[in-house]
Amino acid sequence: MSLPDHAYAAVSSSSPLRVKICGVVNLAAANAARRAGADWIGLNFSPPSPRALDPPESAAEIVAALGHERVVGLFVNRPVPEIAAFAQRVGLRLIQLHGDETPKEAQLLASAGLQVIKAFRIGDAEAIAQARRWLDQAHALTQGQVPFACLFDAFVPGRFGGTGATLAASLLEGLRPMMASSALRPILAGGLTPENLAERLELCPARPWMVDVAGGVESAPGVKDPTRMAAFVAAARRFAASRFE
Ligand SMILES: O=C(O)c1ccccc1NCC(=O)[C@H](O)[C@H](O)COP(=O)(O)O
Repeated sequence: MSLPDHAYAAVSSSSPLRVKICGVVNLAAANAARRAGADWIGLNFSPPSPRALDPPESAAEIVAALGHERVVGLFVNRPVPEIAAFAQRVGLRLIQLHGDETPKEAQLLASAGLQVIKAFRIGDAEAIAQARRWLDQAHALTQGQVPFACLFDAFVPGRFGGTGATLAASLLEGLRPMMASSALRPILAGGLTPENLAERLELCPARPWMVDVAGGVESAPGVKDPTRMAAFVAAARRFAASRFE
């Protein structure tokens, strides 16, 4: 089974390049990310990460302050009922699955009223083929409704994300059909910084719908730097203005 035709529509060149700042650890950092111009902020609920929200329930005040349309809750291999109940409790609507979750699990979360972003860690051509299969299955289960967006991150053995590693140019090329799909809402992640963003985007075979950063806008692991966040958003806006508008 292949992706539905509409999934391969060309990315519109008139919409802006959105920015997600991931791994914000408190309300002050969330507000700083918003002031810097981030479209989405990510809250990490994967405790081994230095970016995990502590306590997790503090998500409620961040969602209330920023609005559920701007806040993404990130989970790694948590049971569906746990994610759904937690999201309901703190008001989250956008969920990022950053582990080995199945299309069926994504479908169940969507049935619970959540918008699912699926992250794929891409280390080789087989990982690209697996991502395609995952998307085909999810689309077949949900008539193309799930996932809401998909995120392409680097693969580092033994780690799930926030690694600072970048995707090799050859792998970006292999992602071309998915990166060129507006319906998939492709998000580019992995080792992005204010300094390298334009260069990384130049290597992309098509413009992503959004760019995502965690470590590249920090002064230390888990500590977001307002100046670096603003510089990252400015770099994204500059690139979009010069290339796409
Ligand atoms: O950021 C983390 O520490 C993390 C830990 C476990 C799973 C996912 C994690 N982050 C997910 C993200 O969306 C990051 O923004 C993405 O991996 C890119 O991170 P970075 O290379 O540091 O920009």
